[in-house]
Amino acid sequence: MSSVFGKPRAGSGPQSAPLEVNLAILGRRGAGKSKALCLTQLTVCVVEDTYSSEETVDHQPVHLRVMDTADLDTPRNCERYLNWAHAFLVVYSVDSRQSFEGSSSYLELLALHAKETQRSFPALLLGNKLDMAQYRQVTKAEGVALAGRFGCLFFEVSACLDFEHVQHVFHEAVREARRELEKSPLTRPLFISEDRALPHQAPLTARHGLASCTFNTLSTVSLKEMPTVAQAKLVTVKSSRAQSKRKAPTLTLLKGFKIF
Ligand SMILES: Nc1nc2c(ncn2[C@@H]2O[C@H](COP(=O)(O)OP(=O)(O)OP(=O)(O)O)[C@@H](O)[C@H]2O)c(=O)[nH]1
Repeated sequence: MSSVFGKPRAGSGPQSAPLEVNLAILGRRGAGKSKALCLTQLTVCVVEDTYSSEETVDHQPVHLRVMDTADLDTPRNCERYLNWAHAFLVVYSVDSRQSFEGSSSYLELLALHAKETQRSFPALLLGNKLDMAQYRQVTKAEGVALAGRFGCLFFEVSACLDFEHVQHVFHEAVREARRELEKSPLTRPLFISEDRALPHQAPLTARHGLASCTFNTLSTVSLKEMPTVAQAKLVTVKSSRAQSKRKAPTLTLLKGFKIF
């Protein structure tokens, strides 16, 4: 018997595969999503804006995949992460009220999605740029209140300065996802690719009137299983976001790996 995240579990020997956790990072642009990614030592850009990292959480191996989303001002093409993630990290910047308001839209979107699918999806609210506290536009109490409204964990961090705290947040996200997976294991998460029509999806906006979320019509996408890391390394990054990030000094990866 071995333990998974500190809990003894029958039938899982030392050879058991690491827990697979998909985490989507949401938030308005400039909130520091990519910076937070960088500092958690996510090492390989697997495909487009999805990164992969082997983590150890509570002495147990975890294969963590993180999608660094790139919405402009409001949630867009939400299905691609709603259908994929086990947990969500909603990031705002403490020196930007706009980004805080944006994070509230994301939490509303997640609440709608949970209602619609009758599942709960762990979300963590992260106030970033704590080192800019002298320019605060959002108080800690407001962050706590928003997180309380949606029943999610709340943290304030500086992605720039506090690597360990950011890593702690990611590990908390893994723990939350693990709890949810233990309650109701999902089938393997799906990955949206761009080649075939997806017949059964109707826009969530239409059903809920969420004007702020522009959904992909999905006329040219299909759901596929997420590629394994080994396969995915062969995928050429075509995303403008990942490529533009190559120019950003903040995305110099810490372990000597490159985005490719
Ligand atoms: N002072 C400070 N700056 C930060 C911090 N995190 C990120 N930044 C800066 O904020 C800017 C935006 O950071 P990104 O990580 O690109 O933000 P993003 O949310 O990924 O933004 P988009 O790529 O536009 O979606 C960059 O100049 C970062 O260096 C932080 O903790 N403190």
